[in-house]
Amino acid sequence: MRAAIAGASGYAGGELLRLLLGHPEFEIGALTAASSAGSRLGAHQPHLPRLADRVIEDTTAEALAGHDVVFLALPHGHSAAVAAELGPETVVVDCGADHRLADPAAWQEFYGGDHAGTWPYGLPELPGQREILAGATRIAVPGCYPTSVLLALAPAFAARLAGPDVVVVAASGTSGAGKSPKSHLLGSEVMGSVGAYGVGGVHRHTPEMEQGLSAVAKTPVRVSFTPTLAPMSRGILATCTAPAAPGVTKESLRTAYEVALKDEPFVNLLPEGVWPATAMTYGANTAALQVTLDERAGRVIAVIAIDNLTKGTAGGAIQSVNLALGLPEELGLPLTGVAP
Ligand SMILES: NC(=O)C1=CN([C@@H]2O[C@H](COP(=O)(O)OP(=O)(O)OC[C@H]3O[C@@H](n4cnc5c(N)ncnc54)[C@H](OP(=O)(O)O)[C@@H]3O)[C@@H](O)[C@H]2O)C=CC1
Ligand SMILES: CC(=O)N[C@@H](CCC(=O)OP(=O)(O)O)C(=O)O
Repeated sequence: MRAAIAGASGYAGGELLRLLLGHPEFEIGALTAASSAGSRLGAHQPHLPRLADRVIEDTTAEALAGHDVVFLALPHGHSAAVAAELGPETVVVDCGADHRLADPAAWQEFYGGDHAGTWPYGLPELPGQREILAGATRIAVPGCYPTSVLLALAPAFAARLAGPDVVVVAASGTSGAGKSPKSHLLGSEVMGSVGAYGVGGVHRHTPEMEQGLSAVAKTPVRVSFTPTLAPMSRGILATCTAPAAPGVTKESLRTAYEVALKDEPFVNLLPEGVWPATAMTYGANTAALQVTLDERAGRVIAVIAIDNLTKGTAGGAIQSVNLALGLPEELGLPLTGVAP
């Protein structure tokens, strides 16, 4: 299979290429971007020496034509026009937000502009989603924060152990914001400090979390989400809480998660008493998850760590593509992290 990567000079593009180089079914075709077109990949992704001499092209339909799979790792709003020029025989994977939301009003409120449409959502661990992704030719890769929150709370909502008022506080590494220069990402702003941003129900991942959790719960779920920026390059640690349903105990909660996750290759329910840390998932397509009941507050507490660029973007994208193409879901994806 030949795969093209649009946005090859960016963080998501670089992680897609790192993983595809280790995938036995893929060869790497066109590499495209915008301002870096005409330069060699080695100038932008020096950690990928096997591709260092490849020349980046402009992102055009001609450059992306003739591939089995096209990964779009472009800024929001740029995917729909490119995808429209690619035929239905090509599997098109949008790592951006353009095709994640089903509700045009939510798109309008949080992103603005015209809604591009809705594609099958690339989170195979959600109930029924593997069947939807099998044979799909268009895939919307979830946002990195929604990936963490949906993985953390879906088992509780599927088992009806949690109520619909969710609170999430999550820390992300700076690569979540992409590679283009931004003053709040300067080393002098980020090093030695953790700060909140997007506070007060305004972060654009909020409706995506509500969409996914409401579908699992089969009732509307509200999410109050506060992101924070942490002085690390990769990783998300999300603490997700929801009211415990009447009668829930620590034991019933643990059992529900064990049952829900026993066959999940990438979601690791940690041994009791071990709490997730981002380092556990560095460079791996895994999630490290722990759950308990706060008996005093009557709330389910799920804490999850992922690598935002791996399970949170590129690894999750390839996992969904494996399913779409009828390949083993785990093919080419790292199941183990790096420690210490
Ligand atoms: N970083 C993360 O953790 C996650 C990112 N995503 C999504 O993945 C997408 C890419 O993000 P990320 O890699 O972080 O961003 P970067 O800023 O690191 O990279 C953006 C890439 O898009 C290219 N590009 C920019 N504008 C255009 C354009 N008009 N036409 C064609 N190419 C263009 C850039 O090329 P050039 O360098 O030549 O300008 C670059 O290759 C975004 O939609 C993001 O939301 C999703 C989940 C997590
Ligand atoms: C640290 C940081 O800035 N993170 C980004 C989210 C990155 C991501 O997954 O989002 P999209 O694919 O939806 O862009 C943010 O909060 O906007």
